[in-house]
Amino acid sequence: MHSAPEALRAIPENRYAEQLRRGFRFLRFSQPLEQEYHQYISKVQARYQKIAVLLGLGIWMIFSLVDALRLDLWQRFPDYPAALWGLLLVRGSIIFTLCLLALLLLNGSRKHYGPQVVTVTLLSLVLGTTLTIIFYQNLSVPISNSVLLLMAITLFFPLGLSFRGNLLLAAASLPLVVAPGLWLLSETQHVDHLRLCFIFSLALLICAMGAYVRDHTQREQFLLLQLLDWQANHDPLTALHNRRSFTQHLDLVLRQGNRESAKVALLMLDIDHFKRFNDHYGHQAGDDALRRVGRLLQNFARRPMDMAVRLGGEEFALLLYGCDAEQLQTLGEALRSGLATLNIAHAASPTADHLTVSMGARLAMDGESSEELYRQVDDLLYQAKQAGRNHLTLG
Ligand SMILES: Nc1nc2c(ncn2[C@@H]2O[C@H](COP(=O)(O)OP(=O)(O)OP(=O)(O)O)[C@@H](O)[C@H]2O)c(=O)[nH]1
Repeated sequence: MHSAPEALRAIPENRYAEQLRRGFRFLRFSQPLEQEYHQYISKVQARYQKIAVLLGLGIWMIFSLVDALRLDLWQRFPDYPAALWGLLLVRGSIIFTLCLLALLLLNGSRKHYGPQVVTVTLLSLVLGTTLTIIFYQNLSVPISNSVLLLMAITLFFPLGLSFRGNLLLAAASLPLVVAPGLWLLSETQHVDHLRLCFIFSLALLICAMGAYVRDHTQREQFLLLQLLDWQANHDPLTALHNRRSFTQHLDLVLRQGNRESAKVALLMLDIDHFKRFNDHYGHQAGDDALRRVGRLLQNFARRPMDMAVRLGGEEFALLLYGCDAEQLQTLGEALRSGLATLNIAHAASPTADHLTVSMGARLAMDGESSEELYRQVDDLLYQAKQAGRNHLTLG
């Protein structure tokens, strides 16, 4: 059984494998992989954002109700001390803010404000929780400070922010905890408050370490998933798409071509006398030749809907979108001369002194099925072989 690095070495030029090999201890991939990861992770985590904001609102409302019962609000109305008015103002403003944020998030038709809403929600909750603790202390009603530690954990929840975003959020939350206490509490209470701030900072540090490990694991999982997907759809020797990927793509391209009245061309090619090449130069040289032919083919599949494929063995295909008959013929010739330029010696070939290919190619008819097109082009390829090899037969 292979070790992980050994298994990675066996995978050809691939940005996911490359990133896994290089590592990412600063939690950053090279571009455009970093952007791809952000799209993936925000899609995964976006669904939790609405739940999180609604949950925050719900919990805050429950605590507000507990206040009303604990502090006997109905009986004492309206003779409230200043600290109680302050507490009510905080409870009310946070409920109002969270309702606005929830509406912004639930209104899915506009721009996606998820990360911004999560940031403002969490900062409001940190400030609200700190002020609540302070007002309770000024009212001389006991309250557990540990709710602030719960906030430290919540700041690092996976809610669509990057690890750096979480760190910035934690840094921004610190002054929101320290400043109100120094401003609103008496000097005798400052020491206790600073002790609470210190424990809050430690909790943030521990949570940040946990979040780093989580983000690292999540990134690794992303790379492995993409790698798995890549391997399921590509040929490991040439890094071209494989037959499975081709079959799916051919159907899609034909449907798209019909819808947009665009021509679709399929070209299939088979290396001539490849068995003799292997027998003469060895299997390793055969593999190298297949790779070089693969790279050449890939150069001809430039547009997003085009595809270069290794169908299996020494058989390849090119699928081209928006390509007319004249372009197809030019492309076949360009492929043949490209191969001649590569000049891969084939001393055992009765056809030429270098490696050559036989090709069959044709444009898809309107409404033609992928199976029919494939069968027709395969026949053309057979005809090219019969015509003496190193030949292009157009249908
Ligand atoms: N090196 C190498 N050889 C391969 C690979 N896959 C298939 N082959 C070889 O490709 C050769 C194909 O042989 P044939 O199907 O007889 O075709 P051919 O010798 O090219 O003859 P024509 O197509 O009729 O010109 C076989 O010898 C296979 O072993 C591969 O991944 N690497």
